[in-house]
Amino acid sequence: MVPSVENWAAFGSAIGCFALLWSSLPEHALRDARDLITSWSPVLASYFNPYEKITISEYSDDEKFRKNKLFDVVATYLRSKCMEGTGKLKAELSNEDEDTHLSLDEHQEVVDNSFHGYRMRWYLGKTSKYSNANIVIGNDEDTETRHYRLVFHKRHRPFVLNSYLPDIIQQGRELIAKNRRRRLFTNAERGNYFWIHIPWKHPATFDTLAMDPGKKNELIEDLEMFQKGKDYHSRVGKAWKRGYLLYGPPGTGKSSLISAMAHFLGYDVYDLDLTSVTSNHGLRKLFLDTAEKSIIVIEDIHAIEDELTTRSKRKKETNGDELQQLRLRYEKEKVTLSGLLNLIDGLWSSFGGERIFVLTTNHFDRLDPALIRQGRMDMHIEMSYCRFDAFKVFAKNYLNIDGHPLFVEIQQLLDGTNMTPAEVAHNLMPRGKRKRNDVDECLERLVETLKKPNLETGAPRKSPIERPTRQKRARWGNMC
Ligand SMILES: Nc1ncnc2c1ncn2[C@@H]1O[C@H](COP(=O)(O)OP(=O)(O)OP(=O)(O)O)[C@@H](O)[C@H]1O
Repeated sequence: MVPSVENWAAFGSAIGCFALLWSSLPEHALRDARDLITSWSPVLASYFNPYEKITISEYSDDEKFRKNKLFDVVATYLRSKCMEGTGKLKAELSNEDEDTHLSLDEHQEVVDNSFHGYRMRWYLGKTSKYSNANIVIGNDEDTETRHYRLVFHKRHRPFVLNSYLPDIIQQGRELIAKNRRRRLFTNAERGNYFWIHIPWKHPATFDTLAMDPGKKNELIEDLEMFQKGKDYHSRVGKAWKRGYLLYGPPGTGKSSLISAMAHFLGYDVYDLDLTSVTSNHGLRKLFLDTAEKSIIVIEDIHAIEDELTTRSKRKKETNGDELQQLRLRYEKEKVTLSGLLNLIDGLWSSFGGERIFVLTTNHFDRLDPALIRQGRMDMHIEMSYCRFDAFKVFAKNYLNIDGHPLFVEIQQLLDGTNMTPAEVAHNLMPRGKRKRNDVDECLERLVETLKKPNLETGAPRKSPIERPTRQKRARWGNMC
């Protein structure tokens, strides 16, 4: 219905009367009327507007320089889920993994439909970082900050607060952990002990690892159980940690396995150089400084153990004179095997959750029983010479083949020979520029090498795999 001229005239005169009345009000009445309207306006607005908003700013409100972690979590979630159908995207090269990342461009909206048909509208906006500040230093770019705004219908409020937000935060966090570039830490000392790190670039994963398939699957399942075991560990009152002892000759893939574990779990690796730590106190500090979701590695534990045992023997041999007392005091400060074990398994082992210890050795038989007693290292993993199953992984990865007429001969040779995976890998690498017949050439070279005596020892490749003897197994219990 079109309003008539009379209606418009009546409406105009009503407005005129209201304006006249308003201007004739005394100052205090004007103020009261203004306050009344201001206090009622949100109520009126919310009555007529069925939507609610949640804003997630890029920077914390209290500390303008501290990034709000939730902003990145939401950005990561949205990047993974709902970029389809969005008109304007932004591309950038990530510092973390140097991959191109697409994200929502400013002032763009995206709808997340992935939760049982609920329509969750996200908008990326920009505001001034110093909107409340009096003095602004720097150019405009520096002073602007972004925010995500979630818009949803009022009736979906319980769903958003109780299900949607917690769920997307968890998904976003998991994605960040998965995509995060792993770091390799090593300990250093300058008056005090601390960790320094570089990006973890070891490329070995479980796919590239040549290892008995049964053992590999068992380990993967064990790692999966560990990762999901937070509730289990707190229920049974155990520190959330796990210990693996990797043993086997050099070049059988112990370091490669650690890399595969780190990639699989998404953990950082702390490579502890125990020889440069001179006190139990320092060792404790280093352990306490490691982050959750990490693998703490102590390589060649047999050598370190020899050193620690010698130190403690020296300690016992000292007699009472003053010089000896001084030495004793000094020695007391030093790292001891029991100090180390206490951190792995004793009172101090609960210094933080979700940590994995990996000890490696080329000489299982030289380890102190205290170090490998039942329950201390949860799994003992033998990294052995290359057998046919492991060779097939190399053939696939290095030569991209699943079969070849030489496979039968190679299987026989590998079964009767002790060649390390490192040597097999070395032989399967194409040499020179020639590309044709690389496969034949590599396999023939491998066969030739397998028939030759061991390069290092000169002995025919027949020696038995280094295994603990039966007596030693009995001494260590049925751990292996
Ligand atoms: N099981 C394996 N699977 C895949 N590659 C392997 C394996 N074992 C060895 N290699 C190859 O040999 C190289 C050396 O192996 P790695 O350093 O993992 O052995 P290691 O047992 O840790 O040796 P060390 O005891 O001397 O430290 C690796 O870079 C990899 O190319």
